[in-house]
Amino acid sequence: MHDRYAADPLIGLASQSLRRSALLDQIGVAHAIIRIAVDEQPVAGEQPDDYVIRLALAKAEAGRRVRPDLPVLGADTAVVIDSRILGKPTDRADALRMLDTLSGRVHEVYTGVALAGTASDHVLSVSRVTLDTIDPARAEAYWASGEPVDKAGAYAIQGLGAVFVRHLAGSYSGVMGLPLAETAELLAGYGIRRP
Ligand SMILES: Cc1cn([C@H]2C[C@H](O)[C@@H](COP(=O)(O)OP(=O)(O)OP(=O)(O)O)O2)c(=O)[nH]c1=O
Repeated sequence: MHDRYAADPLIGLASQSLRRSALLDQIGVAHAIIRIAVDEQPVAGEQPDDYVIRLALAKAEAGRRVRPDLPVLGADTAVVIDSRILGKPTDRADALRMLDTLSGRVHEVYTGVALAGTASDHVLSVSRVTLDTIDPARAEAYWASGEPVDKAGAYAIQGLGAVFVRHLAGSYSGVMGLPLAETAELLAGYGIRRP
């Protein structure tokens, strides 16, 4: 449970990601954190928009089963390049491969957000990010910082990884894992309004 809001949450957040909780805090949405586990393997041939929305819905619906008294939010973020979906790296070699693939190029970050309540609804955010060239020594040093390990595409725009980001077109919060304008829109559909 989220300590500050445990007494009177407006929604549940089906996520282990403290970033998503902090982003919801940022827009003043009191929430209870719900721990759930969902298999994040893409289905063969699955398109990135279908993938992130399927997982966001699966997380929200799993959370709703735990807290049927609350509308429950779930989200999923994936990096997409050359029509390939990059999730979180499985190990060092995987992270270095991802950084090498993204180096000096434009990629897309897809985040799906779902709300499961009496009915389910979802939104999608797609952003384009241009990264500088990341040579192998920098990629190694970045891996050693520990930051890439739990990030889709093995980098964090909000962290040390910012030094690689040359351009962003889209939603900064969406790249971080929870697009706030789209999330506010989703919540407004449930009568939860923020400025
Ligand atoms: C590209 C990028 C991703 N990320 C993060 C957002 C997501 O938390 C993570 C992708 O993994 P997800 O599977 O979307 O989420 P998660 O496993 O962290 O949390 P949950 O329990 O909700 O499933 O990568 C950043 O924080 N910064 C970035 O710049």
